[in-house]
Amino acid sequence: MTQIIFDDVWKEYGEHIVLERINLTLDDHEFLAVIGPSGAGKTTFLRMLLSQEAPTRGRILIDGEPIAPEPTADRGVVFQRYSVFPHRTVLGNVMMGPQWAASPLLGRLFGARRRAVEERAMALLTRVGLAEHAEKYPAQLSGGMQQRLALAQALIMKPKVLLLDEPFGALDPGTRKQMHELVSELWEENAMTIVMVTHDLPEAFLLGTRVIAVERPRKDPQAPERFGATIVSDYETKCRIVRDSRRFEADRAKARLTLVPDAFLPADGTSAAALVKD
Ligand SMILES: Nc1ncnc2c1ncn2[C@@H]1O[C@H](COP(=O)(O)OP(=O)(O)OP(=O)(O)O)[C@@H](O)[C@H]1O
Repeated sequence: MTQIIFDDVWKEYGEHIVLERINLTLDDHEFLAVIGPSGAGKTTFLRMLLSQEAPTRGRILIDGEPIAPEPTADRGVVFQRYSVFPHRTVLGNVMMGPQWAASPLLGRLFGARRRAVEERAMALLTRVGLAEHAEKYPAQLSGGMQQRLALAQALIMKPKVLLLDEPFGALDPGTRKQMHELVSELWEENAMTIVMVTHDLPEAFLLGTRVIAVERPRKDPQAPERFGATIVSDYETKCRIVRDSRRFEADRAKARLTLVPDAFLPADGTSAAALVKD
């Protein structure tokens, strides 16, 4: 169970107000997509959730407690690129987090403990389709494979919150589609909340259970840094409608029912549709 609250959060760099009045309550197992124009502060929002930045004002609470001041293992992150360590093998990359967590001085485990971590890492690599590439180095992988590795690397720490910063931005459309499916499945399978920044509107509505748009509602042409961006739209209901209609479509396809427009015409002449068996 993970609930995240932004309570009147502001982020300023000197005179520059980047974000202001951010108020948001995220329920358990939410998939939040954050959209907005370039420079609106989306990455800053994510960095505050990672504790790489602290709010200038306001509070962020995770499960009722103030967010830890330092990054912790229960918050994982995947960036658009370079999340993985180039000099470690694929397997080594996935094993690294648990090894450092269990052995903070050496970053290495031995014997049965090492084998247990290796087994978990291999299971995850199988899950993301990289088992046969375990001994390769990241440079030998395609962009999509590197992102699958980055996901496995984050997931092995069993994060309560997974932060995704434009994770599919550098991928071609086919690979992107595969990654959408994988991330959706991983989100369903794991008890975690996802917060994803994206520039891609269809992607936001495809994956998100909630989509928020962040933008500057007030602009001062003389002093553009005087006002920060805030949440200007919250598409929670729209997401539910999109999700329900997708579920309806899936159920309809499963039951082999076809939607036929104008299958019968009501007496008042209005158009209608009916579901008929294939
Ligand atoms: N450490 C920092 N010091 C000063 N200003 C910063 C710092 N980090 C971010 N900013 C400023 O905050 C603003 C928002 O940056 P941010 O990267 O969060 O935007 P974004 O919405 O993620 O942009 P994009 O979509 O282009 O990635 C920018 O004007 C940026 O210059």
